[in-house]
Amino acid sequence: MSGGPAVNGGPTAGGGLSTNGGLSTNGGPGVSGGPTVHGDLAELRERARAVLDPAHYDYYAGGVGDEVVLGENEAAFRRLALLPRVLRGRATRDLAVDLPGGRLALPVLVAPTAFHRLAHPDGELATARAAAAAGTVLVSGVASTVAIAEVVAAAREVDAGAAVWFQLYPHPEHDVTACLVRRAERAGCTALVVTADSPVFGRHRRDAEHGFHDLPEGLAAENMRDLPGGPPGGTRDIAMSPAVSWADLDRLRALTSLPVWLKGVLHPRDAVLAVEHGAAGVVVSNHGGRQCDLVPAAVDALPAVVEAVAGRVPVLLDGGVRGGGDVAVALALGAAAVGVGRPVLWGLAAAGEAGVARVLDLLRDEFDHVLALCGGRDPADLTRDLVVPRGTGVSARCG
Ligand SMILES: Cc1cc2nc3c(=O)[nH]c(=O)nc-3n(C[C@H](O)[C@H](O)[C@H](O)COP(=O)(O)O)c2cc1C
Ligand SMILES: CCCCC(=O)C(=O)O
Repeated sequence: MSGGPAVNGGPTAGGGLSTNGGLSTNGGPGVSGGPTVHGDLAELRERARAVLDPAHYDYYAGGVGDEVVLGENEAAFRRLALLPRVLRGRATRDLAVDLPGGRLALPVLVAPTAFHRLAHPDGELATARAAAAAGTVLVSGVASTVAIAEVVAAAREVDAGAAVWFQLYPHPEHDVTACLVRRAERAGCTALVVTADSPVFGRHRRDAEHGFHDLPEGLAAENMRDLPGGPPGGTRDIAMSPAVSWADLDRLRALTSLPVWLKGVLHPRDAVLAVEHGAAGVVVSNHGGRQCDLVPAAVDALPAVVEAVAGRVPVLLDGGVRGGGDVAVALALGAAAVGVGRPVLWGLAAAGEAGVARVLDLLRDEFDHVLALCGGRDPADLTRDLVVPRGTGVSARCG
């Protein structure tokens, strides 16, 4: 299991005729060093499947229960269409978005996913470098196989201004949470992301079938090392607790001056509570279909949350984003930016840093293309009236 040979020489993204603007997108910096990787997201996924241990591939790919929500996250995007505006664009577009905790050169960030060294020996170091080179945020998980200080250092070697956020689950022992927060601050993280959708860990049939319950020898959740109550030099388990409450969010906020995002919000009332409890923003997410198999697709839950939040804080979305068109739809429905989880893991497994760079490059290029097709100059031009249910052609709010 390693990066393996460069991904095959399929057509480059976009391909085709040199029209004005051609394949270059917003004239932003090229993504990352290393070998050029070709292939689209589906090809990268197949490459990942070929190189990964099947148990690890299924850990990444799988979802909870019957995997209904896993499929729905992507299918829900296919049920939506864009109603473009014409004759109002401009030659080059500005894709950047400012968020509490950092500026994104494109409205796509890397969602927190666990255990990147299962995908590639460079693990989160490779992901951090590629995200920094693309000018976007890596949300680095507490369940990373590289300690957060090293992750941030890798990003900052590429771009001294790179923003890395730290995702955590509030630990039932408060001194453990406090220690994790201090580590993230000392590492130089610019925001925290509290995941709220995991009072218990989702039951994944694929993991049970493979008997995949532990990391292989030599890999560990490095942020969990040397914590209060743990063995010297050893790690503590990542605890998920059904007793976690809004008081834990308050306590965590009192520990830090960093912006704190709340991830895993689906109910509009919880989005309002998040604002009232001082969250800097909310992430509409069903954990990529990995927690509860009865919930709506993430993009279906987005509009009600956006409406409830009413512009008081930014709203992010993750789950099922597989192309620049999905990014555009989510933004038109009110997301400030989107997160991608599995596509980044496929890029990482396929070709390490260059593979992650390829994923982010594809998304940026496609998003820029769709934005141009919608007569957009920047993400703010993607408004709610541009999204219609597929098969109707008419938005309730059109006109
Ligand atoms: C293998 C894997 C591990 C994940 N680990 C975490 C995690 O540790 N913390 C977290 O908040 N979300 C985690 N997520 C959820 C992602 O942050 C994100 O919500 C989801 O992957 C988005 O869906 P997508 O994979 O369809 O893009 C994980 C997702 C996957 C696929
Ligand atoms: C114990 C690490 C949690 C990883 C996670 O959130 C997931 O696999 O979905």
